Amino acid sequence: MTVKSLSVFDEYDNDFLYCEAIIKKHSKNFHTAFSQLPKDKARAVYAVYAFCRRADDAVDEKQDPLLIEAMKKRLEEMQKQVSDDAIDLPQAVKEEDPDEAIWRALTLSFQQFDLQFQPFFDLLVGQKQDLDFQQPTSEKELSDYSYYVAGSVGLMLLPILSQAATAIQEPAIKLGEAMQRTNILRDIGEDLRMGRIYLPQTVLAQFNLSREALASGNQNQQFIEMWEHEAQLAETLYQESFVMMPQIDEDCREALLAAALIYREILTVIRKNNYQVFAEKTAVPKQRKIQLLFTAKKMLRQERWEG
Ligand SMILES: CC(C)=CCC/C(C)=C/CC/C(C)=C/COP(=O)(O)OP(=O)(O)O
Repeated sequence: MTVKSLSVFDEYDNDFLYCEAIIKKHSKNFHTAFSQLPKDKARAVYAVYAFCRRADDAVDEKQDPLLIEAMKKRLEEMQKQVSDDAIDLPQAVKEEDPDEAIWRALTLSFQQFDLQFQPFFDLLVGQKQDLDFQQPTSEKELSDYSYYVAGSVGLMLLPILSQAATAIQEPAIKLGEAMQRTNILRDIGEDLRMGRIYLPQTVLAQFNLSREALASGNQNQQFIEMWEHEAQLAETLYQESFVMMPQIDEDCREALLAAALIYREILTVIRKNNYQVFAEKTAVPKQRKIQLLFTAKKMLRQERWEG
């Protein structure tokens, strides 16, 4: 009989399940991909996702700067606790805020995987910037913003996915930026309804698109050209990020590559739907996500990243 050794995380299984339910509800894309990781690595990714989701909710749903401040304070306390090595995880009690589960799962993940605090603080800076929304003037401004809200997530996750995390920070940031740019190109309509345009002013001007033209929700030739220009920038970033693959731990490569392929596929689906980004949110069909898990496996077998 083989006895399966218990991990430190097993004792807090319910907390990680709470985080998993959050990623499952909000991002089928990332859950499909990261659930392929070895169990504890997947659990740590879920904890990081749940933290990011709450920061995002504080801005998008609640529009409350105090919530971001409270998260910052909580992180500072955790930083002290983790560096003192004096972890005293509060036990579950009936009346507690269910989100306490996120903080417990995150604290354990910090310890177990040597996560870095800076990118977590950076994400809060990015979310705060979003509360005081300004359309980026240039591509540079959009890239900078993308670092804070998504490149930072790449840096958060790297220590879970790689023993060589410090050597591959640049491509990890690029993958985050590629995903953020994809997200922006998918959500143009939804963002407009909230009065937001994330596409840089210089890019709209370059393609002769006024804010009003965009708001009219018409996918005319200028719009398609602008969208393609931006999509190709994102696709180049995906491609450039793949150089990190050999330095991702072997047992994480498939999940990470699948995450990139699935998220990049959003762009392909939008093209197939005639650039319909105004009326509804484009989703990659479940069956296609499963196919992409196989594509990732195949690419890795052939050590081919250009797919
Ligand atoms: C090295 C590495 C791991 C890099 C990648 C980092 C990463 C996962 C960045 C997140 C980027 C992003 C736009 C998320 C949207 O999440 P969402 O919750 O809106 O997802 P959805 O679009 O699927 O709903």
